[in-house]
Amino acid sequence: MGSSILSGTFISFEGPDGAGKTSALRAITAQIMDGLGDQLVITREPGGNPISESIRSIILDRANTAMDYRTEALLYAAARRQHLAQTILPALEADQLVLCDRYVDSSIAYQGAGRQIGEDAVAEMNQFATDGLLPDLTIYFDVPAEVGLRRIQAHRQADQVDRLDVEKTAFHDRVRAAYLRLQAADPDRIKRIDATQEPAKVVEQALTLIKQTAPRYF
Ligand SMILES: Nc1ncnc2c1ncn2[C@@H]1O[C@H](COP(=O)(O)OP(=O)(O)OP(=O)(O)O)[C@@H](O)[C@H]1O
Ligand SMILES: Cc1cn([C@H]2C[C@H](O)[C@@H](COP(=O)(O)O)O2)c(=O)[nH]c1=O
Repeated sequence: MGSSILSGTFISFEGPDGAGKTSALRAITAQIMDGLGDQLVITREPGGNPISESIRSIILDRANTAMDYRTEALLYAAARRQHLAQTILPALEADQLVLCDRYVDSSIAYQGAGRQIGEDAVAEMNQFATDGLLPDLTIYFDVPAEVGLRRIQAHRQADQVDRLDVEKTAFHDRVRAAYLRLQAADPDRIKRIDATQEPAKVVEQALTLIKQTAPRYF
């Protein structure tokens, strides 16, 4: 990853659609932002900067039914590269705490397993995009696919449901199974939370993991 010193801490939030990552990230931000001030960087994938947000709009647009699965995987990786270069690396060099809604594990789970283009192939492509940079901690919000999808159907406006949300349950089952495999393969980095619990409990457990990984910010 070059010769720069990445003294900050990088934490990603992962899980199937509707697992509650974004809600938990919002609640955690509200609890810690006053104490951390500009040491805290909240960001998301795909997105986090204007170029990556433009790529996000293309990927998630429900009108793009013709998108090839490898094109989709390459676009996620391109958005990630730009996000890393423009947002994550500068923050880590500046000693900040980065909390990111999704990162490379999403591509392995969704494109590798969900789209069935191969978890190893997607991991390899992302090795190029990320130069091997992995989070210090990944919090995996685990819910059965049908629970997440039910939450989305219950709470989201029809125009907020994206191209991936509308995939069938079998797709989301493969995504969840891949996340569980990733967690089992790298339990030191990826910590699982039972995200079927009530929101306050999920938030408390996620915040505890963050404080254990990055105690110097608290
Ligand atoms: N622990 C929970 N129990 C019940 N409902 C929840 C819980 N956490 C979040 N929700 C609700 O589920 C819905 C999806 O939550 P959220 O948008 O945070 O999920 P997400 O993991 O970010 O999903 P996506 O990846 O699809 O954006 C929201 O309406 C939210 O209020
Ligand atoms: C980073 C990334 C994301 N996805 C999918 C997962 C979700 O369905 C959407 C992003 O929407 P969110 O509401 O912001 O979670 O994109 C993916 O398939 N591959 C990826 O690498």
